[in-house]
Amino acid sequence: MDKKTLFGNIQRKASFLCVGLDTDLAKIPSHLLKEADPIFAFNREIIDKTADFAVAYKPNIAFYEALGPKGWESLQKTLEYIPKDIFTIADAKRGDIGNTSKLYAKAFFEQMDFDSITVAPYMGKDSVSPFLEFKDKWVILLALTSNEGSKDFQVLGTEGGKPLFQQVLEKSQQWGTDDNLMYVVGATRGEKIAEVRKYAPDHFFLVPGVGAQGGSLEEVAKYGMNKSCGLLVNSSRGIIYASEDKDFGDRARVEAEKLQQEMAKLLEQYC
Ligand SMILES: O=C(O)c1cc(=O)[nH]c(=O)n1[C@@H]1O[C@H](COP(=O)(O)O)[C@@H](O)[C@H]1O
Repeated sequence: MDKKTLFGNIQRKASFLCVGLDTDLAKIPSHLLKEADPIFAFNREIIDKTADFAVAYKPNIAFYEALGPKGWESLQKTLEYIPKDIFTIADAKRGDIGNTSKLYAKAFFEQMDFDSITVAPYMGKDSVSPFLEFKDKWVILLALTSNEGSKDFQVLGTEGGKPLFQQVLEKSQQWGTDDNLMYVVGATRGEKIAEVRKYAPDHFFLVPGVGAQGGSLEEVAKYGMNKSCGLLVNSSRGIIYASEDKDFGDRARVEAEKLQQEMAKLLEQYC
């Protein structure tokens, strides 16, 4: 999916919501456990109930990998079930020496047909570039993440005093364009999002951290939105575990619609 199509979808749905499919056997309603594939049964219901309000889905690969071959099967079925006009993110946080990254890219872009993958930048250009060689596919590079540990390295000064996340943003723009490269910027970073936006004015940001991690959607839009929206805001637990009972699909829909309504207003205000 290209950037123009993604922005078109955002305008059509008045939403920049990404629903995170962090599907955990220990958390899904117990009545689903008797299904042949409980993870897929859960995801199917979540997708059915939230697709009107979502422009992206982000399965976090760890939740599927942890279940072995069955988990990969659930992931594949989930990916195939997601409506084709909705952007898909493999949240795999991969990245290795060039020839290995190439195989990670093949796994997520050819074996599975994800639109994008999250990649860790730590190993540099040859670890990121193989993902960028796939036509119509996106790399979503970790820049300034939402977690506490983001302070350990990402904000430290490098040569010339630039914080590491700034180096990541500036350097990586020599490898990809705003039509195949996005950045992860945590919603919990508040005003810092404005600083990140300064270094990457045209790129899309994947912004996790609203909902369960407490980030503010209003602040994200205020500091991060650009003329093509430029934001995919993810919520996982806040939507998919709004209820741990039989009404989980309906409750997920309510939470997704709430976010979409807020997003519609923010799009009018800032985009
Ligand atoms: O790359 C990510 O998606 C990610 C980056 C980041 O900085 N923080 C972060 O929480 N995430 C992911 O975003 C999701 C957040 O989930 P909730 O906190 O439940 O909404 C999880 O799948 C995390 O792995």
